[in-house]
Amino acid sequence: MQTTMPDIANTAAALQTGKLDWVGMGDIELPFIFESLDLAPVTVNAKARAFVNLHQEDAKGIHMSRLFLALDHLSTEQQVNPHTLAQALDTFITSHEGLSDKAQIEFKFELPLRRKSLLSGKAGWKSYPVVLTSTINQGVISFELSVDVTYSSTCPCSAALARQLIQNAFSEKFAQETLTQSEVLEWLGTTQGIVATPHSQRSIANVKVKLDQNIQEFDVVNLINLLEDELKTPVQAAVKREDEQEFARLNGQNLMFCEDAARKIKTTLESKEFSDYFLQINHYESLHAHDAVAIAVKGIEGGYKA
Ligand SMILES: Nc1nc2c(ncn2[C@@H]2O[C@H](COP(=O)(O)OP(=O)(O)OP(=O)(O)O)[C@@H](O)[C@H]2O)c(=O)[nH]1
Repeated sequence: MQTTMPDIANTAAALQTGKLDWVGMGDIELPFIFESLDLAPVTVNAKARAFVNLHQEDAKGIHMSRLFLALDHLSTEQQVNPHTLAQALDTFITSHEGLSDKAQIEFKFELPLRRKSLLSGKAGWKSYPVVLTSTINQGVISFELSVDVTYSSTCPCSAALARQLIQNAFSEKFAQETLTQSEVLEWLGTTQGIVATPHSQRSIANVKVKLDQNIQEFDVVNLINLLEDELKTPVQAAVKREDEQEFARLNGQNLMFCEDAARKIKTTLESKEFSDYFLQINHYESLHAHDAVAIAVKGIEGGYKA
């Protein structure tokens, strides 16, 4: 009876030789405890991708189980922060001595955050899609953080056209009359008075930033806050009528095309001195069946491409 098991990855000849940029696994189910500044450690259900390069041209393959078990250790024995991710990447490399000198771990998950209502003092949960990518390349670690922020955008063109209709309706109705303040006040409170409303749409800002390689902590909450504060109209969790009215006011005072949203966020990211960034604004139009999209990058050599 054979007692030793064949070990194809170590002993078989490659069908064809050649270097490969990334080899590994995708869609790994991986719950873990995530640590980030201003956030109590939180369990998230991530989907992970784990890779090493294969730079030894005639090796049959990498050792998938070693990557999988290093991630499992991160999930069950540790909390995820820059330090433990660096350890996991180091394990990827040391367990593939002679085969690989690059490794990458990508986590995709939803981060639940408590969000306050605009005026009523209530709060509720809101989930933010996050992608955290950690890479080691010949001993140098880099981190990249991507978040999606959902907000409402009201079309400035539509708002101007609606105002014109309101003015036209007003001049038709009261052509010859001298009006009292209370008559105008009452008329403004009717559907005939505000005869048109501008369209607005649910919109998503996807922002990706390169983090300093020496960071001690991730800071997802403050990145999200930065973007929401700039956009002014993030979608809300708990909403009472006073919150809804305030949301309507904020929408009316922050009319924006996708270009406006993109320029606001670009200016904010520039002010924070990220070494690189990518942003994509998607306005899921209610006027059209297609979307309005704007993209910008920092524009550094070798950096993100638009
Ligand atoms: N390299 C590689 N492995 C694969 C692939 N698909 C499935 N596997 C399996 O991944 C399993 C784990 O591989 P290894 O990490 O080499 O497992 P092992 O030999 O038990 O572990 P070590 O003793 O640490 O080398 C093997 O059973 C492979 O068959 C693939 O496309 N490439």
